[in-house]
Amino acid sequence: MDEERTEAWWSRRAWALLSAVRERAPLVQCTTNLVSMDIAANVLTAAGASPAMLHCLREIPDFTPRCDVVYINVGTLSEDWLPSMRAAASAGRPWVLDPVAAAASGFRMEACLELLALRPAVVRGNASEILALAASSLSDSSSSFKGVDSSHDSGEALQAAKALARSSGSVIAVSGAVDFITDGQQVISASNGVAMMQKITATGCAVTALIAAFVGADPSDALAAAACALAIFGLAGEIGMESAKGPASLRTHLIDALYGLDEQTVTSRDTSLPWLPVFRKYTVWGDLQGPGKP
Ligand SMILES: Nc1ncnc2c1ncn2[C@@H]1O[C@H](COP(=O)(O)OP(=O)(O)OP(=O)(O)O)[C@@H](O)[C@H]1O
Ligand SMILES: Cc1ncsc1CCO
Ligand SMILES: [Mg+2]
Repeated sequence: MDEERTEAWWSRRAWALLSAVRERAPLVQCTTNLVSMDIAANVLTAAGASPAMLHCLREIPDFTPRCDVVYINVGTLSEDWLPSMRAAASAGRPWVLDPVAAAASGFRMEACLELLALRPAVVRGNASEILALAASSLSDSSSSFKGVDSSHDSGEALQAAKALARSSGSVIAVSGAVDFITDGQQVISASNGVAMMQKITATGCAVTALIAAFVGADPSDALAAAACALAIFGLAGEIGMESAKGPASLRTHLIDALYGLDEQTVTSRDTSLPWLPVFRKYTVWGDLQGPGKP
């Protein structure tokens, strides 16, 4: 690594990537679930990206090659949509996968594994989703399932995430109270956000859309794009929570906070909260002995 990646480096990188999204307004094709379409489109627009929700197979050959990045989310998978997802993931654009409730059914898990083989730049899921995907992908049958919400802490999925990153070649991001992002070697953690974000449906889907926008603005470093998008989204949640009364108003205030983020807030909020840095970085060489919980 050419330069030491301190917390301050990561904060500046997050600001640079958010600024790049605002300047370049990447066109993000979203083939996402019916629940998340509205929040994902609003989060993308507030961040400065240009979302387009699309799932008709006949439109993919014309539209997808013109996009900067593709976002695929299997939350309301259907037999009709899977061919569109396959085609969009194979269109030669960088793309990002959200494996919502991967273990819901054999059909959904098979679809996730098939999509994973098409090399997404980033896969973002909650701990239960990443554990299930890693277990199926690496032929380990020890998975449990409880719907779209996680029944595990993100730290429990860290080793699975690293193994999955290594076997798939994708960056794997596990969201939760602490978000972990890994390429199988390095592990970045971001500890932003508030617990109330789990009480708004599809915040996970929305942050995966934001990861796609960051990848679209700068496809050269998917690890940084994923880590910075998660940190920025969490920061918007923290600021939004200062004026929210519950999940419904947090949804509104988070989107407002994302829209209004400035350089000072992104680059120095961590120094005003030294016990809760925006980023913590671990570098793991060679083996799968990762850090414990931070
Ligand atoms: N306990 C928590 N404290 C702080 N932030 C959290 C917490 N839990 C989740 N988050 C944040 O909320 C966002 C959504 O993550 P989560 O893990 O809830 O996704 P998800 O389960 O896939 O959500 P969904 O399926 O509803 O879209 C992420 O930005 C994550 O960092
Ligand atoms: C509730 C729900 N069901 C399918 S997708 C989704 C949104 C959260 O993942
Ligand atoms: Mg989810």
